[in-house]
Amino acid sequence: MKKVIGLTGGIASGKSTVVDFLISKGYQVIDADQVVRQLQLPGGKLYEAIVSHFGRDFIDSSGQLDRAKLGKLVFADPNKRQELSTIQDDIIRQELYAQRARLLEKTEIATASGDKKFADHLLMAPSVDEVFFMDIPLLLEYNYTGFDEIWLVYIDETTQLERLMARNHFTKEEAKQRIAAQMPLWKKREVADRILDNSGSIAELEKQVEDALMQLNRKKRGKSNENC
Ligand SMILES: CC(C)(COP(=O)(O)OP(=O)(O)OC[C@H]1O[C@@H](n2cnc3c(N)ncnc32)[C@H](O)[C@@H]1O)[C@@H](O)C(=O)NCCC(=O)NCCS
Ligand SMILES: Nc1ncnc2c1ncn2[C@@H]1O[C@H](COP(=O)(O)OP(=O)(O)OP(=O)(O)O)[C@@H](O)[C@H]1O
Repeated sequence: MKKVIGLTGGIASGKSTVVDFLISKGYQVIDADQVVRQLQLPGGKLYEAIVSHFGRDFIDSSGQLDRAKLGKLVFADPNKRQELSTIQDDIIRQELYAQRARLLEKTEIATASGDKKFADHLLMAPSVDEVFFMDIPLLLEYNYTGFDEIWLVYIDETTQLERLMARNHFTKEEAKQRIAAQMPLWKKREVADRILDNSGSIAELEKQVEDALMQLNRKKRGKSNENC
């Protein structure tokens, strides 16, 4: 039975950086942010629901959902954020679990080029058909279940603020609003099975991912919850 690892963290803590590394090694990753973006495209399940609730002001001149405008609205107002959540959450959850079920069913041996090379390099790392990852930023806030392990990409608050402001060109105020919309990382630490500390360099982060993969292969399948 394949293992499913839930990967989470805080905004700009480095989840995508970990995902890029895993993908470069041939591992499969379900990316919740990408799933949301897909469903928010014109014709997507979330698009119509959002436009009918929030209005056509949130469609840009090319007919796409104006995500930046919607983001500004919901991160400045917890009530609006709750409304968006009510509209979107079930649809997102269903799609993530459907994708998870498809990957669990897939039995063929993966042939990704990274597989053999990585397995040779790290003798104990699981092969790419033994494990896959689900990158879900709000995994703990929204009580997602069904993981053998939860890995947390952790970062200290000061570095998180700096990286978020630099990446998104946010003011300090905007960045703080987005961080405050999530469960604090110190709290997430208490429930995660493994902490990947990204306060240092990307090379240091990648080394921790390699170690986590090796540890994973040493463990027997544990507490996967099949009820999701
Ligand atoms: C509000 C939206 C339109 C803003 O889009 P924008 O392009 O500015 O941000 P993006 O989608 O790239 O998200 C960046 C990060 O913000 C954080 N984030 C997104 N939504 C939320 C939220 N409702 N509460 C707290 N943090 C959030 C996550 O860490 C995410 O990785 C969009 O984030 C959205 O629809 N969010 C709600 C859907 C959701 O729950 N996404 C997370 C998947 S579990
Ligand atoms: N160790 C590091 N050193 C310096 N910059 C980093 C490091 N890790 C990530 N970054 C940068 O920090 C920013 C946030 O990283 P990343 O996009 O991986 O975070 P994320 O958790 O996926 O964010 P989000 O929740 O918004 O999707 C990016 O600009 C990335 O290039």
